Amino acid sequence: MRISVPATSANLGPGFDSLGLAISLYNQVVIRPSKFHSVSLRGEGSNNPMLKDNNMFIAIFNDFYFNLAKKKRNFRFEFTNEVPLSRGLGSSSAVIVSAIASAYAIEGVKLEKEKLLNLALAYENHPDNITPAVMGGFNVASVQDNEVKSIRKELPRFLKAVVVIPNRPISTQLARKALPFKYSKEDTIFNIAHSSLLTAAFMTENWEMLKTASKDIVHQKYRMKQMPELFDVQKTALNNGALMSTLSGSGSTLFSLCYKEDSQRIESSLKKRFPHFRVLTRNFDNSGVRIED
Ligand SMILES: Nc1ncnc2c1ncn2[C@@H]1O[C@H](COP(=O)(O)OP(=O)(O)OP(=O)(O)O)[C@@H](O)[C@H]1O
Ligand SMILES: N[C@@H](CCO)C(=O)O
Repeated sequence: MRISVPATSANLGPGFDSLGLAISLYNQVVIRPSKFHSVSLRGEGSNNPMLKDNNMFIAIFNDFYFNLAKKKRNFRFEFTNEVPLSRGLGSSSAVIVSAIASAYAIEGVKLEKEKLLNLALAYENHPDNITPAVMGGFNVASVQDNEVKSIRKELPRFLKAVVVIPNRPISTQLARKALPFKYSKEDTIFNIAHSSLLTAAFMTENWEMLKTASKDIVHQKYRMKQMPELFDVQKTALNNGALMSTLSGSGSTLFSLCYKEDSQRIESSLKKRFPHFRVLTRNFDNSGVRIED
C-alpha cells in the first residue's frame, strides 16, 4: 500500500490559522506487513537518526492501527520524503494525515476525508495545514466544537508555486511564541478585511487582487525578523512578477504564487540573489492525501 500527502502553505498572509493550499511536493510511504518492524528513509530527514528511532508517523500509525485491529502487527515502512522538516511547508501535517490514513487503509476500514481531518485536528490544533493536506487545493477552514468546517477551491494549472526554502529551520512552536499577546482593534480589522478579500479573490479567480489582498500585519513581520533576508526574498519575488509572496506557515519558507509564464523569471532571480537557499517551482495539488493498493 502506498500513501502520499502533499506539502502545504498555510496562512497565505492574512489568513492566520485559517487559509492554506496544497503544493505538488509529496511525502510518500509504502507499507507492507512483515515479520519484523523495519524502516527505510529516503529524501528529506534521511540524515536525521531521530526519524528512524522515534518517528512521529510510526507512533501515530501504531496507535490507530491498534485501536482498529485490536492487536499489534509488524510492518515494513518505506518513506520517501520531499517535504522539508520545520520549513513551514506542513511537514508535521503531512506526517499526521498520512499516518492516520495509512492505519485505516491497511486495516481495510473506510475513512471519509472529513473524518480524517477531524482525527488529524487532535494532533495539530489549527486547521490551515491539515485541511489542504487532506483535501488538496485552496482551503478556508475554521474549527468549531472540535470539528473542522472548510470550503475548498481547485487551483488552475496556469498558476505556479515558487518556494524559497532557507537553509535554517524555524520551529512552529517557537514562531508562535514570537507573536504579540494582544492585537489592537485596527490591526485586527486590517487582517479580517484582507483575509476576506483574499478568500474572495481565490474563489472568484481574481488573481490580480492577490497582491493587495495578501497583506498581513499580525504575524509575518514578527517571525521574519528572525531571518531578515526573508524580507528581501519577498521583495524580489514581488518585483519579478509574483502575484503574492507570503511567509509559508510559520516559516522559514517564503511562498510565492505566480502565472506560469512568470515563474521562470521569478525562480532564476531568486536563485541568483539567494544562492544559499533552495528555490523550487511546483504546480498546485488538487487531490490531497492519496492511497493506492
Ligand atoms: N517526514 C517526517 N517523519 C517524521 N516526523 C516528521 C517528518 N517531518 C516532520 N516531522 C516532525 O514534525 C516536526 C516539524 O513540525 P513543525 O510544525 O515545526 O514544522 P512544519 O510542519 O514543517 O511547519 P509548518 O507547520 O509551519 O508548515 C519535526 O521536528 C518532526 O518531529
Ligand atoms: N497557522 C500556523 C501554521 C504553522 O503550522 C502558524 O502560523 O503558526
